[in-house]
Amino acid sequence: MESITMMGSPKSDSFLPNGTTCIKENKTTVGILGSGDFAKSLTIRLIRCGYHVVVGSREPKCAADFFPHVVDVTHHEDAIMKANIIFVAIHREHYFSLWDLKHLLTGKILVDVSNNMRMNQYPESNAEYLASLFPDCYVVKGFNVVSAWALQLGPKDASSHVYICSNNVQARHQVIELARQMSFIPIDMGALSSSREIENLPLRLFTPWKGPVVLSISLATFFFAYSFVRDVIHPYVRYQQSDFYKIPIEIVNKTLPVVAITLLSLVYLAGLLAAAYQLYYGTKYRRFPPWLENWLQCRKQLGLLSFFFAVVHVVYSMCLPMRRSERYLFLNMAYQQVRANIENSWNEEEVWRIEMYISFGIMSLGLLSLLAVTSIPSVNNALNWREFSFIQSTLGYVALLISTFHVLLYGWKRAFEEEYYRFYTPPNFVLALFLPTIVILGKIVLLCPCVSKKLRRIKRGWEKSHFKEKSSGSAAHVSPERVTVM
Ligand SMILES: NC(=O)C1=CN([C@@H]2O[C@H](COP(=O)(O)OP(=O)(O)OC[C@H]3O[C@@H](n4cnc5c(N)ncnc54)[C@H](OP(=O)(O)O)[C@@H]3O)[C@@H](O)[C@H]2O)C=CC1
Ligand SMILES: [Fe+3]
Repeated sequence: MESITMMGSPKSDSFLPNGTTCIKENKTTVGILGSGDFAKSLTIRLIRCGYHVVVGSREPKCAADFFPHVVDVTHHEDAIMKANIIFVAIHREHYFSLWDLKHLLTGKILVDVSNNMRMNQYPESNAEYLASLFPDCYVVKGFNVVSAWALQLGPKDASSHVYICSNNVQARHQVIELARQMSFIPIDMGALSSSREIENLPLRLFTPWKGPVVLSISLATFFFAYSFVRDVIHPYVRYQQSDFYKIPIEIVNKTLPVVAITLLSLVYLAGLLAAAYQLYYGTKYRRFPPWLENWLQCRKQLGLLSFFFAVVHVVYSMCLPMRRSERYLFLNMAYQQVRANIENSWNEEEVWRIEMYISFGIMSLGLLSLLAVTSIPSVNNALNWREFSFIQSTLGYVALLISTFHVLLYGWKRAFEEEYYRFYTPPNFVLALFLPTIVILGKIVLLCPCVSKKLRRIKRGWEKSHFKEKSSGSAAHVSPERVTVM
């Protein structure tokens, strides 16, 4: 690890506090048990923020070479006695080695920074295990989401969140304050029972993205296979026409917009179903079924994936004229025109259709970009609820509508008149229109005065059934986002 090489040099003044912003007058002593990568990086961060650090090691003489000279590197016993807040920077498997120091640790704040190799590796979290070993200490979980490398970089790079929890409120607040002094953004996670969740955080691998990514890949595979069979295999079998050259660009570029518009429709379909559910039960205080709840929660990811497919589709489309096949087809067409003695092949209807088609495509990409930008947390935070809902909901529907027209104009006539009847199977673009049409019709129904009035009353929570549900004890709080974004 790079942090080791940086730390591996002998004592040097470069480790001395270099910031002027967080230097403290009265130096508080913070203890660290262990002298590994994390301990070294943590030490640098602490001394830069004006703390005095005492490191407890099994071999202090050897360990001292790797720490700045202002750091007191000593035995575990000595380090524990000198500090009140002690970071346990050793792996869980070695916690037991501190057992003999139990009497010295009484009343101290032990900060558990450990991580595991796998999610839910042990029956109890590391912090809970530490607390069970030392019941007379105040165990606080925290800082495990920060890597040793990030600790060394300091706050210049980007302030990171640290999640902190403990059963002792005072101890928790002291560590939260310490995190703040170190230029982290502390998040109070309450009691120590949250430690399992905090320990699982660094082990997550794009968890909220899994479902949407799997769905996108499945949709892309399906539409690609469908187009391939319809546009390449079928003509080959039927007319011995070799269109295999279409695979890398044309077939891919037919797949991309269909996936993009289907994903965008799915974003809004979830909101429509949620509204239908609330209308049906006449209340917003009833939990959505788990599948709908999960679907609602991954709308952001679905929207961003839709944006991704749309952008790639635009790049592919812009590169279409570069192809050699396009040039040959163009020359052949020109030659046939000459042979047919057609001087002017201008087709007013065709020209208008393509102009509108491209214009709608650009507009929908613009709107999708706006939706994507406003989903960035810092931009999102700068908007109030109404502004956010206007962009994500109203403009989102406009984007869906314009994209639907874009797809419709593409396939208009050509697909219906030629391809559809030629192969007796709907081309990709007809399948692409299925979900957006349902969503747009659903939205129109919701905009009907009688339906929207009822929905507004439900959203305000003043429907009669709300009281019925509450008194029967089955009420469940529904976050406003779920009912508003549609
Ligand atoms: N490295 C990182 O980026 C991060 C690490 N963490 C957590 O920080 C903790 C330390 O990690 P890291 O510094 O990388 O690990 P290292 O292996 O680099 O260091 C662990 C330290 O524990 C001590 N130790 C080793 N064996 C024993 C033993 N048998 N008994 C007692 N002490 C022992 C050693 O210190 P000595 O020889 O001085 O006693 C050693 O330096 C872990 O719990 C890890 O999950 C959390 C977030 C990020
Ligand atoms: Fe397109």
